[in-house]
This record gives sequence, structure tokens and C-alpha cells, in this order.
Amino acid sequence: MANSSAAVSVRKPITHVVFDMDGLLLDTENFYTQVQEIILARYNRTFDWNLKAKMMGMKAIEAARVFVEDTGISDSLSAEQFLLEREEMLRDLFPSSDLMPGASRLIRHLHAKGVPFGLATGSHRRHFELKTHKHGDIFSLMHHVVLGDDPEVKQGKPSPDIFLAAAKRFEGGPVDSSNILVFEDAPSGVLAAKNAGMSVVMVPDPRLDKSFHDAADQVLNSLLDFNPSEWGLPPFEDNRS
Ligand SMILES: O=P(O)(O)OC[C@H](O)CO
Ligand SMILES: [Mg+2]
Repeated sequence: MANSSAAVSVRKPITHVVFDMDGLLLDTENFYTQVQEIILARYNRTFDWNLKAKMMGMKAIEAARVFVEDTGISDSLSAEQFLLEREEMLRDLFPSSDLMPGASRLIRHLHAKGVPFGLATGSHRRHFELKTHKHGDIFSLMHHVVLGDDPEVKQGKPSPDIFLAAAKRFEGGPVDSSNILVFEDAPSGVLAAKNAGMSVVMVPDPRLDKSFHDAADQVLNSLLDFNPSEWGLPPFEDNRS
């Protein structure tokens, strides 16, 4: 059950961290929303947060299938056609992706303290490169990156595949899941991390229905509110928390 503070007494110590990317480190979820609203408007339909909650965090083709099925447009637009239609718009938007508040501070802090961390994103390689174009300084600090089109990721989130692959690739891995803390924004991502046996801090968009918070171990409004000490990680040395 989600809590504003972590019940550290029953937890194994956190030694490793895995970050989600879209909507957690990078403010890219709004780009997807914008483009999907434009496409649905052509079919006189509107995009809503129930559908958004299902799609976010998934691999592109899996999210595309949900999109055309749930909106009832699959007879007019296949999942593959939908991906082609949105691609040009996304390609123009992704290079302007900004970091979410607190992302740089937390990553630089963990790096400075020698806490190993990696990335597990449903994004495929081409989109990853476009989105992180401006942020090489931050993403180069990741010990490793597992992408949605990685051969080991047979199924996207909420399958645990991507987080189990991330656990394997740390130095001396696999790291025991109970020692890994995941940061996620999406319902499917939180479930994937729990399915992998990991602890999860969720930083959801405020428009997401609060019922999705329940699966996370901790829910924060912003990465700026994260208190490493609650998880046995080295504390920040600035005054922000
Ligand atoms: O949230 P991520 O980083 O797993 O990305 C997944 C999709 O590409 C966007 O929802
Ligand atoms: Mg995400």
C-alpha cells in the first residue's frame, strides 16, 4: 500500500537504483498526449486519462494496440499505421525534451555517493537517442541502459522483463531484487517493478487517478521530495530535503 513515508524497518537495504525515463526523468509524456489528441481528433474522439494510464510505460507497439482498440478506431487505423502517423510529430518534439524537476539533482547525488544506478525505459533506441539528445551529461552517468527493444525484454511493462534485465547488468549482477529501488511514473511501470520483486517510489502525474498509487511503496509529488535516508541511501547535502 502506498505511503508518504517508507516503512524502512521491514525492508532489506537498498544498494542499487533503477530509473524509468519518460514522465519520470524526462518531461516527454506530454508529447505523446499532444500527438495522440491530434490523431484522435481526426476520428472525432477525445483522448482521456483512463486511456493515458493504460498506455504510458508500455512498448510502442503494445501501447499502439491499446490505443486503436480502446478508442474503437482499429477498423480505420491499425496499430502499425498509428505508429507511422505519430512518428513525424514525435520526431520533431523529442529533441526538445526537458528534465523533470529534481532528476538531475538525484542522479548527480547518487553518482557522487557511488550508488550504482541504471535506466529501464519502454522507449526504443531511436526515440531514446532523440529524447536524451540535450542530456548526455546526465544519461552518461547511468551504469547501463535497458531499452524497450532490447532482446531480453520479451514483453513490455507490466511484465517484469525490463527490470530483471536491469538487475542482471549491474557489476557483479544479478543484484537481488529486494535490494533495488525503482523510480516510476506509470501504473504499468509500478506493476512491472513489483512483479520483479523490487521496491517502487512512484512520482505520478497529478492527473492520474489516485487508485493507481496503491501498488507503489511510496508516492511523491516530485523527485525533489525524495528523502534518500528513508531508504538507507546517503542523504543529500543541500538544504532541499
Ligand atoms: O516510461 P518509459 O521510460 O518506460 O517509456 C515508455 C514509453 O516510451 C512512453 O510511455
Ligand atoms: Mg515512465
